[in-house]
Amino acid sequence: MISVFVPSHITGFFSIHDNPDPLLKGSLGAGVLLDKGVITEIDFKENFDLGGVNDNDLNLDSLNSDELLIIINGKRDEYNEVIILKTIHLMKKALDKEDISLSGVVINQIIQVPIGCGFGTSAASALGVAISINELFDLGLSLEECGQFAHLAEVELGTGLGDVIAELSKGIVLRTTPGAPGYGEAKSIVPHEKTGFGVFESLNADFYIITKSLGEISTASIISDPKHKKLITQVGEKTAEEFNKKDDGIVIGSKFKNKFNVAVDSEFNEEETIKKFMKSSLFFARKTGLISDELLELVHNLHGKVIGSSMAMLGNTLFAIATEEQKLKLEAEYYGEFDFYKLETEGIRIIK
Ligand SMILES: Nc1ncnc2c1ncn2[C@@H]1O[C@H](COP(=O)(O)OP(=O)(O)O)[C@@H](O)[C@H]1O
Ligand SMILES: CC(C)(COP(=O)(O)O)[C@@H](O)C(=O)O
Repeated sequence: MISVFVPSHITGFFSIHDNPDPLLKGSLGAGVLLDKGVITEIDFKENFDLGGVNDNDLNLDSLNSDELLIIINGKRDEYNEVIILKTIHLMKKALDKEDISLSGVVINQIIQVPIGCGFGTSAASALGVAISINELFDLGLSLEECGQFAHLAEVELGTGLGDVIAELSKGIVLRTTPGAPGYGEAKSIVPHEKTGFGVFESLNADFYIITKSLGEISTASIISDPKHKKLITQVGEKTAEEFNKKDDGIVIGSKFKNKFNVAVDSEFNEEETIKKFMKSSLFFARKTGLISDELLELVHNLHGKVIGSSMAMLGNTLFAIATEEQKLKLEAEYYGEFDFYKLETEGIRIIK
């Protein structure tokens, strides 16, 4: 069996960049990767242990039929399988070329975070499907090419713009050119890009993401609405400009060389960068009017207890980033009220 883990991605701020070519259409902005996301398992039915799947929809007929079987969180899920079917449809040419059919295949997805709440689960689902099919059938596609199918599925359904390219990265991700992987550009700003000499390898990446989801927001309804689109892009571009400014002494991913001729950022400070990212995210959430009063109250309550907090784009979800010490205190104070994740620093994992 092939198993693929794709981290979830919470966007803090973004701007929308249209293009007639869907591979170039996308968003700019910044977000954070979590150590929980979507696990996609794939194999042929005869090799698959469906013992743990206990659902009325999965009757003997569907188990005995030769059709592709998609299971999401232990059951059939016609709504959430749309992104999976879209990705497979887009891969049809690549599959037909090798004379490959998906009949008799099982795709089992475990979605570890809330769906539709701004965690980029649709992108993680699409990416997991493209990568796992590529692995199972040895299609020889690169991760970037798999990402292009996932990006196209997202853009066509209106479920996301920049999550796919971000989910191929690590830590806190800044998107600098819009588009699919291989067309757009994104860089990991925390933990800091490593130099060839591994200078930053030991930098502290013990940061935690704290969330509370109050409900879903339909991403498609916001990003296809002209009024929202205009405001999001105006505010998103202004936010990114401020975020990238260096006059506050906070270095975001730039480099200079030290006396040993090794590229380092002596001024670079992970916690300050996170603080700036969260401040920018809250500015964006407020100025676009996307954040509800309920979420603002939570932001207010967490003030001083975390590095910063804001709204997950696009879901009715609060997200905060905290140090280990802050996280331990919060766990004790708000027992059971929040979900806790670690900042994802490894990225996508494929287990064969
Ligand atoms: N217009 C739609 N039609 C069908 N399914 C949709 C549609 N929009 C979203 N979905 C499904 O809902 C899920 C969540 O999508 P999305 O709103 O992008 O959430 P998230 O914020 O978690 O990325 C996906 O699995 C996707 O397949
Ligand atoms: C914010 C969003 C447009 C949607 O994110 P989600 O609702 O999590 O699918 C994202 O894809 C981005 O471009 O930053």
